[in-house]
Amino acid sequence: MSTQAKSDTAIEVRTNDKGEFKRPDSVFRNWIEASPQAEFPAEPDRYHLYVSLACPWAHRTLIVRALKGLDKFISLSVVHYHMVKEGWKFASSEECPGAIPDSVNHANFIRELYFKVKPDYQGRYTVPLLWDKKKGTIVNNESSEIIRMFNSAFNHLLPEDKKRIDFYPERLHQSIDDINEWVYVTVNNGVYKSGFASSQEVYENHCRAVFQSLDRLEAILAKQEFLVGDRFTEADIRLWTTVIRFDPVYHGHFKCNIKSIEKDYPHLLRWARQIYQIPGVAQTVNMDHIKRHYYVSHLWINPTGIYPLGNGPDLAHPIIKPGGFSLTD
Ligand SMILES: N[C@@H](CCC(=O)N[C@@H](CS)C(=O)NCC(=O)O)C(=O)O
Repeated sequence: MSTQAKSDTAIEVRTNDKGEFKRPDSVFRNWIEASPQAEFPAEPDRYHLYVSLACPWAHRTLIVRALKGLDKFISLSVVHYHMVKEGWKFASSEECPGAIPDSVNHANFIRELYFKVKPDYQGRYTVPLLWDKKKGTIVNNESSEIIRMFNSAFNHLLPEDKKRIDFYPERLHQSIDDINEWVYVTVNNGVYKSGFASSQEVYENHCRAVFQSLDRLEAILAKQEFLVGDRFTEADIRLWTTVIRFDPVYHGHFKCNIKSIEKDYPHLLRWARQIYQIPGVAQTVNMDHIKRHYYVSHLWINPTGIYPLGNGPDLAHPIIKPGGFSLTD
């Protein structure tokens, strides 16, 4: 694998005339439902998930797929970590360890899937992407919705222990939605708004907001085990994929360097380790794809394409769990 990216493969990110990065809304918003009469009914071996192991949004879907035991029902493709000017590309595992080629559509690039479904598609060619093999179309390309479907739509196909895992329990909807909202704006997307800013003032404003929210999250986790009390929920999953990328990538590459998770946020660190150590989660983490993707693909930020050696905190470090915790009530 080449460590030195070629500048002619650089993709450019668009900022507006104020130097601000605006993330476009996802376009495909259909739902898989339990009912056999639904337009997209939950059936075994019908759906295929396209992800990048580098991408924090796609990573959410991989975690829920793993913890709900949906890997048996929903097949997977993993793109090359390097996003080139045509967008995400597929690769063999020899070319890029960890990659899984497109066994469904045999595409070379993710964008081919978008054009197959919508020949006049004008948006970004993003992952995650959930594909219906029966209808030959895209179900959904919005991670926050894909994890909601994975959380409940397939329950009738699952064994009792997996069926009972609920990352979005009804009684906690409001608390989860409230946290998700500010965490998305200031942390999940906040690191991108800092890192992609092309004006000093825009960068500083977003970067400060990132740390205000991390301080707020640290205070929450100083008092309780998870973001919503002692229950591990969707809110934790959504934040976690950003937190584990923070020290190795966002701290340097996106210049979010006022503090680090490892040195300055002991409660976030404890929480991050606890989630990493849930059986099935560690296997969804590929730090090589994560580091290389950002540092090698965003050459307008890092023109040499050199990526750093450090992987951030050791997430496998044993934590003291007074009595442990369960994924279910
Ligand atoms: N709102 C989307 C965002 C997905 C997204 O932006 N994915 C990035 C990778 S981290 C991507 O595929 N970008 C490709 C591009 O913008 O060209 C979600 O949560 O699923």
